[in-house]
Amino acid sequence: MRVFDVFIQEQKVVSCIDIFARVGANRPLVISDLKTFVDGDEGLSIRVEGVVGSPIVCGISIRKDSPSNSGEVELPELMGVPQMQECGIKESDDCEVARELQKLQRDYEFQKKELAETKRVLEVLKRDNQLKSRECKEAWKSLQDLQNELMRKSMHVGSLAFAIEGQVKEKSRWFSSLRDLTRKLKIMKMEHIKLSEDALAYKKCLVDINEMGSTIQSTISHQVNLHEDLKIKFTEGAKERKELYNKVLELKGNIRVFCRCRPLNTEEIASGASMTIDFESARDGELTVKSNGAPRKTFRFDAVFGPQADQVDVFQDTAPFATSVLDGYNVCIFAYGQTGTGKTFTMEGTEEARGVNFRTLEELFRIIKERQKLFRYDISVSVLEVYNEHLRDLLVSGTQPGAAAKRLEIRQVGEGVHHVPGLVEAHVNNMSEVWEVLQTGSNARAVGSTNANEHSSRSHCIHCVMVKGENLLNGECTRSKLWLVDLAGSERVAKTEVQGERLKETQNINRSLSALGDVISALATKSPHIPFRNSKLTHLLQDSLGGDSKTLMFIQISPNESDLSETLCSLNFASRVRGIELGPAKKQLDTTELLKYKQTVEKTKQDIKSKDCAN
Ligand SMILES: Nc1ncnc2c1ncn2[C@@H]1O[C@H](COP(=O)(O)OP(=O)(O)OP(=O)(O)O)[C@@H](O)[C@H]1O
Repeated sequence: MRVFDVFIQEQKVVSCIDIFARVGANRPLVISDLKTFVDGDEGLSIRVEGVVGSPIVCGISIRKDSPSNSGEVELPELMGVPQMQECGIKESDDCEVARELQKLQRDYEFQKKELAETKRVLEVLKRDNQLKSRECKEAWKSLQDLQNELMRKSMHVGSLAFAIEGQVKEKSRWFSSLRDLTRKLKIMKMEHIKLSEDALAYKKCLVDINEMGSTIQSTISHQVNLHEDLKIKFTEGAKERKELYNKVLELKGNIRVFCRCRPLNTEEIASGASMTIDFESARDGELTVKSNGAPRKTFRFDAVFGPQADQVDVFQDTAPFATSVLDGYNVCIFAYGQTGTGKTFTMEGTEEARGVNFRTLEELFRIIKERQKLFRYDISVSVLEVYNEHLRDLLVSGTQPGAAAKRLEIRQVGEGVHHVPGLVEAHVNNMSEVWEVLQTGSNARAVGSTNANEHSSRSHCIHCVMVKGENLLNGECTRSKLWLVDLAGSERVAKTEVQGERLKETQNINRSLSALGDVISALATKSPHIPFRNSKLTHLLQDSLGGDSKTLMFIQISPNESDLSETLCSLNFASRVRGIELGPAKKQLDTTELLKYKQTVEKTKQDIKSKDCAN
């Protein structure tokens, strides 16, 4: 774009000149002193080749080539005319020659004069020439000045042209943006019209929406009132259900006694042991003990579970107590019986056949999940044992059974409120956390003793589940406790014939079991005095025994005839515990009352369900 050739008279006089390299941007380049020959009226042609775009030729100055000399002509020096003698001409010859010579002399004189004249003219001309030369030089100088001026002007014109060109471009850009803007304005105007139409439509819509809003508002307030009504009705219904459910349990008995008889074990079968229990008659809760094949005594229970009954069967009758705990009632579940009759099997069970402890907690969490929209529950668990009338916290690691452990005391902190300061209460949210706590307790019990089985038979193992409930509808709060107690073995002193430390242990066990029997019996007979303070165990459970509280006792027995006296002891204990509450006279009343309440409960359940749906 910036490199080009110049041709004059079709002859390249400038080759590949780089204008930018020479003068830079926007500045004119002067190419001078190019020579050519113009013949006659042939004309002068100047051509630039290789340019791109529209460069400007600011001007062309043409001048005639000046001659190298000033025009003075050098003439040869004139020589003098030769004499006749010198020419070898003889006198004799020649007046002719003399005349010729004279003529030549005259010519010579004449030419000499002419020459002098010419010289003079030449001198004049020379002076004229010098004058003209000077004038010419001055003219040349002013011409050069003019040329420079012209060049400057041209440059100025060039830069002006360049600026104008820029302005023209700018202007065309402006025009095109103006065109764009006009087009956009047109579109915007159209959009504005459309938006105005839309706005109008929306305005109309808004009126409709406002109307709809007020309708919805009134519907909502109506629904809220309805909801509030339903909430009240639901709360009342739930309360009614709770009361009815409790009534049903009360009618069944706040103190209930189940009997569970373990199967004969392999050694007993191998030794051909005979059975002392007649399970045929046990179906209605009556249990007949035979001796040497003949019926000896009959006992009555709320339920009897024979050797065939599995953990699921047993738990079916225990599950309602879980509901009671979440309804805010205290519940105590005990397993009583001599060593090896299955107390731990009933309460703890095995990994394949979980016992009451695990299943009750599982049921608690199931109901909590079921009720989660209406109630919030907070569950914590403590595990402790009573050994030789001392309390030991099994969730505190490193404690030894008995005296070596940190002494725990039972303190009364309010009317009918007892508390064990310092007892660990592990907060649990689900079954896996519960299981971890139960395992920790079991391990601590095993680790703390020299002979785990011996020790576990001689201490009461207690799990306490503390439940804090909050009704999300009316903010009502409940606090209740579920005690799960695997009692120490109920061997008689006479049978074991023990002495020393073991005798003390046995006496302590018997004293506390007897105190428990006394308390439950006093509660069952509604005695004015309940001897809670006679043992650590009853003192500890004081708040959860009697009143609205529910008590369930599993009497564990062995079917082996050789254990007959121990079995009878346990069954007598059961009779004492059952008291008169579920005597034969009451049973008649129970059936009709129960039926009536069962119907009411069913109806209430359906009411609650339909209210739930409505909500
Ligand atoms: N209903 C049952 N079905 C099957 N096995 C049982 C049953 N009850 C007890 N057993 C078995 O009998 C044995 C003794 O049971 P368990 O240890 O529960 O008795 P215990 O009364 O707790 O004894 P201890 O007082 O020594 O703790 C265990 O091996 C247990 O698995």
